[in-house]
Amino acid sequence: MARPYRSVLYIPAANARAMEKARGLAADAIIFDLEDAVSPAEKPFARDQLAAALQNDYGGRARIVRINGLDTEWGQADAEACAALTGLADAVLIPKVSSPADLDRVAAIIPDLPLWAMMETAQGMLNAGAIAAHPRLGGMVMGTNDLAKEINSRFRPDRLAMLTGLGLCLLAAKAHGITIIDGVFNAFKDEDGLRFECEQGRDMGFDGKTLIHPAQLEIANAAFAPTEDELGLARRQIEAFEAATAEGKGVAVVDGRIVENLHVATARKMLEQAQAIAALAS
Ligand SMILES: CC(C)(COP(=O)(O)OP(=O)(O)OC[C@H]1O[C@@H](n2cnc3c(N)ncnc32)[C@H](O)[C@@H]1OP(=O)(O)O)[C@@H](O)C(=O)NCCC(=O)NCCSC(=O)C[C@H](O)C(=O)O
Ligand SMILES: [Mg+2]
Repeated sequence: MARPYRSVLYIPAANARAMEKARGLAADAIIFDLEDAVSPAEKPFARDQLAAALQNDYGGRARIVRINGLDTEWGQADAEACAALTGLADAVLIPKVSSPADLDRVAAIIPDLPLWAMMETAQGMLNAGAIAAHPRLGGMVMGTNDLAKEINSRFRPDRLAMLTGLGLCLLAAKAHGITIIDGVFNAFKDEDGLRFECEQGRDMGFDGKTLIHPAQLEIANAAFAPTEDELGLARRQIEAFEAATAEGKGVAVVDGRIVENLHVATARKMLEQAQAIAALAS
């Protein structure tokens, strides 16, 4: 069963209260952030505090550590600290990945943990296929704030300027069978805006959304989970197709739409996703 990643919550590793609180939050995954959410003065303190926090039980939530880039004064020490986190973290997230060589450099310091890539530079968008093909890569996270800064785009609710980059990274991740998570929605008190972006990302094929505040969890969890109606349809499609196959047919019809073996594969995947979500909640 694939692990769910509907809601992926950033927590500044300098914030002990938030790291403790996250142990009881309904997040599928947590990104413990050493990068942008932590001020330069707090970086070493945050690194030490994170190592202590990860001794705690985070249940089934995936624990992802975002380090500073190796081109910063903190990146090397962050990566070395992560090398000692085998069993305590599930992945290390590298910011501003622009090419596979950026992953190679971190892979040489961290031999065991899966690596994830922040996709947030123009070069990264153009090299998305090669980055996704890296043998150590387990997932991609869209960094839509940095990408907007780099390409000098303006925020629009329909994310017109982001769509090319989102699409390139999405195709790259799917081609290589890795997880891909959509970027954050900054206006954390705007529920309608968040819901719209979650549904847009879900409809594009993203596995979930990165979040910055616990108030965003419920909306993301609902948007990226199959509904009861969708699950009911999936079950009926499987049943109808199996009945059609037993009669020697290759196609069934449900609710006036054809059902072929590829639709059955999608239906089975949806049921598995629902099972994985239920397992995480129990
Ligand atoms: C945005 C915030 C600074 C708001 O914080 P605050 O004013 O403290 O919010 P509240 O008072 O409403 O908080 C209520 C309680 O919830 C806890 N809390 C808040 N945020 C989190 C969190 N992210 N995880 C866990 N718990 C959280 C507070 O501690 C309060 O708890 P309690 O004391 O029990 O009442 C703040 O939400 C925040 O710092 N968010 C994270 C910001 C962040 O991580 N930014 C970096 C990632 S975004 C990014 O870099 C994307 C990418 O790289 C790109 O380029 O796009
Ligand atoms: Mg960023």
